[in-house]
Amino acid sequence: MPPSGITDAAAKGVKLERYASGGALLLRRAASGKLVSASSHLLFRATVLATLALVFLFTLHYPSLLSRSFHLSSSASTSTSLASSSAQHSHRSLLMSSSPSTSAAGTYSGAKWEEQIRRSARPARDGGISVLVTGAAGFVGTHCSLALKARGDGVLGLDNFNAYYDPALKRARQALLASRGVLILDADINDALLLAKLFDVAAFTHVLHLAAQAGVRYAMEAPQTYVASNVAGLVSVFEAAAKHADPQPAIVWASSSSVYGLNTDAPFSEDHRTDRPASLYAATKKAGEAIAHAYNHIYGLSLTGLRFFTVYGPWGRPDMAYFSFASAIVAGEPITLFADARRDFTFIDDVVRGCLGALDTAGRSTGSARTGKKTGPAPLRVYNLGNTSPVPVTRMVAILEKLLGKKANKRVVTMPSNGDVPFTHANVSHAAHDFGYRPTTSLEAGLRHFVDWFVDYYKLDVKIATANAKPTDNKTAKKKKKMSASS
Ligand SMILES: O=C(O)[C@H]1O[C@H](OP(=O)(O)OP(=O)(O)OC[C@H]2O[C@@H](n3ccc(=O)[nH]c3=O)[C@H](O)[C@@H]2O)[C@H](O)[C@@H](O)[C@H]1O
Repeated sequence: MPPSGITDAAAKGVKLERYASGGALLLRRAASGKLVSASSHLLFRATVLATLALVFLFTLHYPSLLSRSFHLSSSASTSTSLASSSAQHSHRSLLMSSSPSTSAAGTYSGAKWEEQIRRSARPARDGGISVLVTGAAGFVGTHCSLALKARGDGVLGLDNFNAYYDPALKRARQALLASRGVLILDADINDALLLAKLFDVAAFTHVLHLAAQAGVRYAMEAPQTYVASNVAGLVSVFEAAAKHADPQPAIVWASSSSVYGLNTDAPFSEDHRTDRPASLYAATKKAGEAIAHAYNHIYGLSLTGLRFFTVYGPWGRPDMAYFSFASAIVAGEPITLFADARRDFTFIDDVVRGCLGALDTAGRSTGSARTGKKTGPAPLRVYNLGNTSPVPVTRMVAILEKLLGKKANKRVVTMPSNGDVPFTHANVSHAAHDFGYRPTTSLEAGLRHFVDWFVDYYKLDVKIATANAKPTDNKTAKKKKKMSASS
């Protein structure tokens, strides 16, 4: 029996002959009155030729797509899975958090680049961990990266530097981290090709996954970005860790206090209901917790979700109320307060201690990227990281007024139906028990640290008040300089 290739070639030859003689054949058929049948054959052949021409043109115009899949599938250890990643690329690109049209894997390559990655990720102490921090140029990501590096752990950062809030602030955080030896790559968590490559280059023991679309109310304006970052992006990170890292890292990731939604039992405990989200943001974080369950169950990933409670502090997020209110007070602009809102404001240093405690106690993943199987159950955990003492938002504003020495121009309105919840209040007994989490910073002390940084960073002409000083009124305040960004 001839090899199937020969049979195929013979069949193709016959077909080609038929195509070549097709024109003459059709003419004869037309002459014999079979016009309808001949037309349909002609149409079919024209379609085949047009398709071939289109494929040819596409190949000429998009050689990068072909070369990328060739380049990646030539990588010995990850060839099969990366080839399938490549096939899925066009689907993913629709959901990219910052809509990059190509993978950064092409930009980031070469022996020098790999050495930079390994240097940043390498622990400087015996027993140190190696952590891939996503969202490393974000607020919590920056602080955690600094703390990990300071105690001798290896850190490699990833951030897409999107414009949800001032990217210059993110670049300033990146520069700060660079000065401490932490490299942050400009890349998106939905870039599966790059994630796979990173797990190939460096042996991360842990992932601290903090990249996300934050902000409760903004979800009404840009719903798809929440799905892209908090759902698709989370899956992208879990996929890469499950299928491209050997051994698999343990993952600690940012969930949110907002998952408690319309829960009225207080303080919020991890045992309470979380099936009534009040915002799409909360729903995507809740979805993340369900997704974590599936990846833990199937792939044996060690997964810890941390429910952060309104984290604030130096190098914070300008979109959050304490930050935007401080800016508005300095600028003499009005602020809108939602009546009766209370938050369990949690200072960044306390949250960082919680994140490091969660990393240190994460336990191992039990799956294997090589076999695709797990050897046993892996840890699946979720913790509240709050301050345990809710404070009215009006009180937060009063503290800012005092520190900045200036009265706010307040407008109090009924809380709009925008996904907000009236109050949050954390019970942190699980985190206290499992890794000694004990928040110690009062809102007064924490906001003072924030205002110190805020005034210094933006080079404001503001004399920070001592504890007993009284704020000035708006008329005096208008004489003060407006805020100006330093970067
Ligand atoms: O714990 C979380 O999981 C979330 O915390 C944070 O959400 P929130 O607690 O809503 O913080 P933030 O916007 O600072 O509003 C604070 C307070 O000011 C009130 N608020 C807000 C705006 C305004 O104009 N007026 C007002 O009164 C408002 O009603 C609220 O009571 C993160 O942004 C979010 O990404 C997520 O991490």
